[in-house]
Amino acid sequence: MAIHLGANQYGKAESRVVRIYRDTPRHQIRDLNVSSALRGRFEDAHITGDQSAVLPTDTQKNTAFAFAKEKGIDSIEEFALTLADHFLEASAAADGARVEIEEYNWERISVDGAGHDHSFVRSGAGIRTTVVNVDGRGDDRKAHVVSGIRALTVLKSTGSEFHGFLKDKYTTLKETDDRILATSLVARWRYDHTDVDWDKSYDEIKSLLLEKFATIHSLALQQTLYGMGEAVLERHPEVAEIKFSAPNKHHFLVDLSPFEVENPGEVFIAADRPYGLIEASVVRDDATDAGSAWHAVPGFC
Ligand SMILES: O=c1[nH]c(=O)c2[nH]c(=O)[nH]c2[nH]1
Repeated sequence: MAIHLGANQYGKAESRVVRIYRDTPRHQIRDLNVSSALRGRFEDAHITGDQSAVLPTDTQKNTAFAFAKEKGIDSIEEFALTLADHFLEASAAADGARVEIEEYNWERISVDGAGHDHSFVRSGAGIRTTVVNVDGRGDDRKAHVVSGIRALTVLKSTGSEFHGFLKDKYTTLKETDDRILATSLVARWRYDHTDVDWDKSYDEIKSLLLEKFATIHSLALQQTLYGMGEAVLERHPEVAEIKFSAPNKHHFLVDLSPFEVENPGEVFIAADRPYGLIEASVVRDDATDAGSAWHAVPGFC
């Protein structure tokens, strides 16, 4: 029986790195969740048990915390690229490194109309994400950045229709020209290169996604997502492609007729499951090769 080691990677998942900048009384906070993974020539670690090529996951975790102080945290993309390059320098057996970061938002607590110096409240719609993959070193180095946002929960109370769909003997869904459309959006976009003003690009893409969700008259969640993706590619040349995963958070009109109460689109039950799950990519025809950019799903390699 012939057996071999298949794809593998290893690293430290979910180091919660909180960096306070306290050079002045007005503190700043960056709150990250950092995961790193190395891939490469790690056969011995698995097959013979020889760990001489293995930079421990504990060291990877320590590096994330040490770099938060030594290098500081500018954007999560910059921080992830710095960590990935470092791990490839530190580990000769590694051919590639993946660093995934989520950032949680804090805003200053308002006291007497002014933001407090050192007290914060968790805030913000959506969680900013990035997944950086670096393959190789020196002249052979290729860096891929896939950034995004998740848990961007949005709802429009009208301006959404769903009709004209295929019907068979199991179809009971009624056609509608006025429904609630709601989702908790995950969007990830792949940058074409790394010469990017990361914060500006993120802020603008997030605003654009929200604006388009609001203003596109929806004939289906699919059409809304395509319109959102199209707008991002039209306005952001630095983005090669964008992918969405959008649970259709169904809101069903409650039948109040047993109580002789009319319900003209006013009272809904928010169902949590099952939900439609709509996934789509919007891609430039001449997009650069994705390489290992989407080598990004935690738990699978
Ligand atoms: O926007 C939608 N897309 C679908 O594919 C679908 N299917 C469904 O039952 N409701 C909806 N809504």
